[in-house]
Amino acid sequence: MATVMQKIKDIEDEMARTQKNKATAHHLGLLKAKLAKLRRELLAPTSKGGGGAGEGFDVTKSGDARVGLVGFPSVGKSTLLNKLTGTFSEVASYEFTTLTCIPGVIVYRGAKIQPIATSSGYVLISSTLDQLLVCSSQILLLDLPGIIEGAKDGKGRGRQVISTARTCNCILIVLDAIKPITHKRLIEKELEGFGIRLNKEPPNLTFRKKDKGGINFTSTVTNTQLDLETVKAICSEYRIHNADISLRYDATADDLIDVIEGSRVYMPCIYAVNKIDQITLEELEILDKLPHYCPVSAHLEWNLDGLLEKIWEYLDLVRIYTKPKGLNPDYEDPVILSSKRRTVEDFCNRIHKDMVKQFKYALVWGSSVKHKPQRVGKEHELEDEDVVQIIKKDFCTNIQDKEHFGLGISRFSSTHWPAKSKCWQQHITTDIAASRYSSVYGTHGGT
Ligand SMILES: Nc1nc2c(ncn2[C@@H]2O[C@H](COP(=O)(O)OP(=O)(O)OP(=O)(O)O)[C@@H](O)[C@H]2O)c(=O)[nH]1
Ligand SMILES: [K+]
Ligand SMILES: [Mg+2]
Repeated sequence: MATVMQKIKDIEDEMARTQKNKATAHHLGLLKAKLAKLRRELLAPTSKGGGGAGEGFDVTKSGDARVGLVGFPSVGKSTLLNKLTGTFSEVASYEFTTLTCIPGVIVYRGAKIQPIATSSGYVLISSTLDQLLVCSSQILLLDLPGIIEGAKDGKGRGRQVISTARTCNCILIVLDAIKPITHKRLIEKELEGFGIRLNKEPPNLTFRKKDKGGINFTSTVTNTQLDLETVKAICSEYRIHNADISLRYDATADDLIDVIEGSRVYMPCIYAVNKIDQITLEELEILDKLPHYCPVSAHLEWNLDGLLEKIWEYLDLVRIYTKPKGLNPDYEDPVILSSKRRTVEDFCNRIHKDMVKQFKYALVWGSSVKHKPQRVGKEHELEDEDVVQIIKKDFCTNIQDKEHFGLGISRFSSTHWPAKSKCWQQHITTDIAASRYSSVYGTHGGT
């Protein structure tokens, strides 16, 4: 019996042989659905053919966000980790130097760093990174082993690498400026094969299964990619014979399969083109214009500031400042939320999982509200740089607790955190939320 991998290869070959036109569209759609199903089988932990789970590396969950370095061997991933975080990961000229996941912490203030113009139009970072130490967003950068083509199908440690990448908030695809541009597409294919969608919004289409009535396919726009026959072919592959499908944009067969399959992750991605010290200025100018590209030289520390800024921009994080009653907001140490999950409830959960149970209301200052301050509930969506004070339900008997809870949150003091000058050199071993909680409740005997 053919193995799953052989079946995948056969389908890929057949797709390559098949001419793309109107007459073959539904057949190609069917093949794509078959392929998606086989890949899922291969990657599922329970599958027989998969030979083990798509388990990632065991990495600490700490940090405000995590960014994964993915690329072919020897493109300079470890050099980048070393320069951006000060964490040591071995660098060498031979391939597969890195064999496991090495995390390092970028401490970023999230404010714009003034770029220093140089003759080539690029930015030179200071050799000490001291200028970044006034900040407090903790971004976990993950150095990963190099992947090779076929990783998604189980070659090398690739599956572990891609599984870990799936848990990230942003991916840095590291490319070597002097290697063929085709490498970019190969890495993308590996990630896509594992259900990771780069710089893409989830498909804006509705898919609703029903009990009878056949396949009903409607579209509010003229669509060039999908016709009823193709939609039916794809659905039949999933044994779906009754469903309403409506498109609000020119969706592809792959988009429809993504919606039916589910479990896709949509992630921002930056292409860090490394080793630009090896190319000409003309080549550099071309690279610099490409969307989502960030040319750097990790070795010579060129444009690392630019890369950090882009990472911050792509992570799309919001900073929320806490304000203890009667005191000024703590601007040094914001709570960092994803712009996709930024309600007052998300804010509470960042501090402690039980905080929301004691939540009465919040006072908010900033661009998300009209009045200063404004009383809001836990569904309220916060904006970048809002100031929040949480008021808890009045249930405490201990007067000290009562005062403490009533006063809103005080943030952890420097005694709970390593000196800022050390921050960026350390792996985070403590969970940030836990350390915040212990400082909020710890001395008052909270549970
Ligand atoms: N010229 C140049 N060489 C670089 C640059 N960055 C890294 N290198 C060199 O590229 C080689 C590979 O660097 P690594 O950081 O080990 O690459 P890697 O991607 O981590 O490699 P693996 O762990 O084996 O996958 C080393 O010899 C580095 O010195 C750069 O910006 N310019
Ligand atoms: K290497
Ligand atoms: Mg390495």
